[in-house]
Amino acid sequence: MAMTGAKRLRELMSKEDHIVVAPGVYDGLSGRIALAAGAECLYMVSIAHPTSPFPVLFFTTSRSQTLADLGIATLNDMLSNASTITSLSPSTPVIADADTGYGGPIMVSRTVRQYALAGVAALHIEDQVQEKRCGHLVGKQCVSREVYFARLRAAVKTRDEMGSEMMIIARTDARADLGFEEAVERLKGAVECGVDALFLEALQSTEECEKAVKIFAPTPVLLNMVPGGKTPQMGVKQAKEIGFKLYINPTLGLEAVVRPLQKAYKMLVEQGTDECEPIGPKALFEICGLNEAMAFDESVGGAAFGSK
Ligand SMILES: C[C@](O)(C(=O)O)[C@H](CC(=O)O)C(=O)O
Repeated sequence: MAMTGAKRLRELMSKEDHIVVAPGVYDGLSGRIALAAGAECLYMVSIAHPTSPFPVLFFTTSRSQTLADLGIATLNDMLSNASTITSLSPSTPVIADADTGYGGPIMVSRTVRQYALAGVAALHIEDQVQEKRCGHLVGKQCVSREVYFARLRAAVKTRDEMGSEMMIIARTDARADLGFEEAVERLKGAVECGVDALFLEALQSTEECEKAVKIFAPTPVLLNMVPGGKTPQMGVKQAKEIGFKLYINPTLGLEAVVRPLQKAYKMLVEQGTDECEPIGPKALFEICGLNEAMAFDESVGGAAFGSK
């Protein structure tokens, strides 16, 4: 069995002068494309997988509908997607959003257990209320420090009792309505709860980014670079210079596909044609592991796919 994603992530993060870059993926196909591009780590954006026939509100995945980031996703929705993504390359770390942990400490514990069993390398738990929303929307509400710390202690205790190497990242959303100082106090408390890394959501300036990294050193700090979000746009080079150890761009995959899809579907519906530069079925399936599957079949004496 190859090295686990969790072990690999710990190794990558312990490297001096290195920042772990995790492009956001939202399903198996986007995960495969990120891996083929050479990503050393993946970030699973929070999406919902409802099986009900209600209308799509926002993002879409290959297998199911996806809903807006409003705390609609349940543990099972997230877990199913995480398992799909971790199974693509078990030794490549996957950092997965675990929102609020989906309930009180007992539920947080269940979430941590299930994510670790699914091969997730790191997850983050935040201090928003259950009816949460994307950290880059306005009107967020946070639970008390006590409730937040109980979530984090539940996460750390469960991870430790399992003997898992999965990293627990504490996220706070307090910056928006409670202020930078409160966010800092919350993350200081999070360190005392035994978390491995920190995520101060929606930092509002480069100065805040620099301050956060300095204040929490040597605890590693994650930068959430959301295109069009509240944090000033910065690339990996600048984030690394500031001292961040993790760089996620959660919606990059979605940003890359939504507009081209809108355009392509609209053109077929309205004009009865399309302008796509075809990749072709073979090359499309190659992205999805066609050659590996055929080679495997042949290697064990399967006769069906010997001729390409
Ligand atoms: C990181 C995040 O929680 C996510 O859903 O992946 C979001 C990203 C987004 O919706 O832009 C966030 O709250 O920052």
